[in-house]
Amino acid sequence: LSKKPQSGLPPGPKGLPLVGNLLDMPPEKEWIKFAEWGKQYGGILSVKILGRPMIIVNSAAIMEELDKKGSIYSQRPVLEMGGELVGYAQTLVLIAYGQRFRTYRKHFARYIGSGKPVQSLHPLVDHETRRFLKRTLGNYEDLMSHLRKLAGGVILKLTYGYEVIDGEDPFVNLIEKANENFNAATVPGAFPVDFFPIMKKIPEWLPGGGFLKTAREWKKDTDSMVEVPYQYTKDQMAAGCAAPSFVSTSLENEASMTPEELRDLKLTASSMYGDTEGGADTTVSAEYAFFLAMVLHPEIQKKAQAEIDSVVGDRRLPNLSDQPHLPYVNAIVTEVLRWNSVAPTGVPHTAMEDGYIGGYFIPKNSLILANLWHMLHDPEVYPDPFVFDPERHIATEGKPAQTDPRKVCFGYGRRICPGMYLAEASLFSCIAASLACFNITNALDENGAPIIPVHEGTSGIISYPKPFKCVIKPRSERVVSLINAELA
Ligand code: HEM
Repeated sequence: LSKKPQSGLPPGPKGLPLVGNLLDMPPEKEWIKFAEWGKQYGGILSVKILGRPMIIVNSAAIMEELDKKGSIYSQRPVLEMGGELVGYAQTLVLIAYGQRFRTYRKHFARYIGSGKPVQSLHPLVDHETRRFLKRTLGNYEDLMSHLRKLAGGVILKLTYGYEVIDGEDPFVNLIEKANENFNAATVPGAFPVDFFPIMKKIPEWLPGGGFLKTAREWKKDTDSMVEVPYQYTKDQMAAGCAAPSFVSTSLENEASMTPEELRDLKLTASSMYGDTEGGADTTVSAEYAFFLAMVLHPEIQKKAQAEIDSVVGDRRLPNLSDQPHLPYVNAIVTEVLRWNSVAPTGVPHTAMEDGYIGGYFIPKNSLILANLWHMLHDPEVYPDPFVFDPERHIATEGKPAQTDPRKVCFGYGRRICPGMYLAEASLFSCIAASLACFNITNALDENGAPIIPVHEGTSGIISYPKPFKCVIKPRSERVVSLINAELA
């Protein structure tokens, strides 16, 4: 880092004329290839894709430097398909750095930021967790859909005052459809229009123009995701029965708001609930990974249950006010954030002007990708990085805790995840209450032998543990009555 500025780009694999390193880019799980390149070229390296430099950062120290120079490195790339055509350029995750970006971020900070805002949401989060416990008691085999409903339930309640229903929920389905489109629309290289924006102008019926029809259909889903829940809150307000929420409280002074302010409010709300990087998918991935870790490590599960039993007792379930008193459960939360990379390469940033990082020249408009997956699995920082071990986050005599993964897993600079405090609260609430109520064990195969799941992430901007089977049973009759009593 102390290197004298050099005139050249960071080192990297040599590419071909014109296409550059396009053919070197792996079709999936690019973070593994990026880490391999890192071994060869160092913590910051560069490739070129069709003439545009792409800077790959494998080192947490370099990411810190980007963080400090946040005013230069907080722009997002223009994504023609996912951003402009499908409409995500209007939501926070892809909106251009500038005044509207700042407005959205202020709304997030005011409603779900650190300290008082997020604390005031703790009862709501704990309540939704209890609804999750009850659904899981009824049918643990649908764990993934219960987790989706939990995350969606928290976000919809706090953003729009909407209470998810049992069974198919129309609003949760809306987010899922829109997020599916976003994921498909942003697969690197999937849509040539991202490299050749001029293609936007070709007629839809010409060969090669089919993507425009797809974009038009997906845009309808984005619009529904933005409009339908917002209209729901407005209707509730008109009928005088709106539950307090981000939208309803913000609209209290609707009469004095400009059309632009109203538009930005609506789009901020949809960013809380619908951004792929937002509340729904990310939290689900982390919570699903927690259940996987518990199947793999019964000893960790028992230790955490013993802590909860001794601190909380058996007259109530743990809630967010217990968080300061449950250090081992907190260490599990921290280890989940490290072990399971929710966003392995974060979300790309771009350089707004020429500059120097790590001593190398970074030209304006370079794409910057931070390999968060590698930083969270760097054996120099986390010995035996693929082992799930909460103890690494607990300092003991003569052995400090290992680096807090929160410094990495939420990204960096002015784009750092604005939902991190809510994510943390949701994770703790779900993990502590699930440990208090359930024994999470292996499923058995047809011969009665335990199935040992493996932890492997899916590809994509958001990575999930691949589906696995497990058995989730209540620890006692008492917890069943506690769940029912606390929901009554
Ligand atoms: C375990 C849970 C979560 C993880 C690991 C996570 C991680 C991330 C990461 C890595 C980024 C990219 C930051 C960057 O560009 O450098 C991000 C952005 C974002 N996150 Fe999260 N996130 C989580 C939960 C949430 C929640 C609960 C919300 C909302 C309620 C949320 C809303 C957002 C939004 C809107 C952005 C885009 C911010 C911007 O572009 O300015 N996230 N998140």
